[in-house]
Amino acid sequence: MTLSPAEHGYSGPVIEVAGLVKEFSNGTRALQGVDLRVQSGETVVLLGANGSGKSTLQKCLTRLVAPTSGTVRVLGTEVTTASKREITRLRCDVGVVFQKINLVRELSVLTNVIHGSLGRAGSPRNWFAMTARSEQRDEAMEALERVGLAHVASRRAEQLSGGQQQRVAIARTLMQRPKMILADEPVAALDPRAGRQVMDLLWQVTEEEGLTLICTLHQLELARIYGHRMVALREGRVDMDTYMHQVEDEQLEGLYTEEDEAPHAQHADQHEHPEPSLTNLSGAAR
Ligand SMILES: Nc1ncnc2c1ncn2[C@@H]1O[C@H](COP(=O)(O)OP(=O)(O)OP(=O)(O)O)[C@@H](O)[C@H]1O
Repeated sequence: MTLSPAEHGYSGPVIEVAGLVKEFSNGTRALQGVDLRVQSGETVVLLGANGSGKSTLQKCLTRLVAPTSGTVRVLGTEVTTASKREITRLRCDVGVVFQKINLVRELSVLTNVIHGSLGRAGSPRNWFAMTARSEQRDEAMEALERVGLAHVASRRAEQLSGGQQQRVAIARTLMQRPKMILADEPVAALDPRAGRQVMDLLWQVTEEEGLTLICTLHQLELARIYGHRMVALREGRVDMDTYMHQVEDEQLEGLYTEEDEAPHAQHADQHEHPEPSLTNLSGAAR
């Protein structure tokens, strides 16, 4: 099932970033004028060398990092000017999956997954009332079934492998009932097989739920398989923004070379990609 932007409760692109600059207090300009528009249901892989600004860009989308200038609009919320309450609401709609898997190690897998509903409860008091209800547990078990881990629901999180823990983190994100998922190097700490399993799962749940996925990856072979569109950053600027199947291997590898050594880059403002739509998502990975 794929929800249209209108069904999500907003219209237009799910992400609209214009002229985004982030300068940290130590003077580092991590983002130097980023423009980005993402349509509902797109799978965008963010690429670029270490320090090119990928994490900072993702964090600006929910104001975990406050932009210095420019505008950021996500799921209909003007992130740069939103109140704290609006930001809290936005963060409930945006699931995040990080390289560092922050499960509560001593708690059961099931309890960790139930924690995913904390944001939508509105307050800890409501949440405790919700968790007492059996529907909450049933929903968490369903989420665990979707990630293939219902059989370890009662185990402590610390007893699982890294790949299994990342799948539990995805189940926890599903409990949030997100409209979008931001994944920052979700498989960086996993072996190739576990990494593929986690990426398969992320791809599958975003496809089934009609979610938008923005995923940072360093593994180019995975980017090729799972990315429908790629956005590459270089020194805080968008260096390429194109459909993955239109990118040559040489161009991908060039993202990790010095600027003057790189093959001709496709700049977002020179590149005309067709307005992404759900019908043209089927050609590439999804
Ligand atoms: N809190 C901070 N304070 C100062 N500088 C920062 C901060 N966070 C990031 N930076 C700097 O901003 C630049 C972009 O960092 P960012 O983490 O966004 O890059 P990245 O592309 O995600 O890198 P990586 O692939 O290594 O994760 C880097 O020069 C980094 O050192």
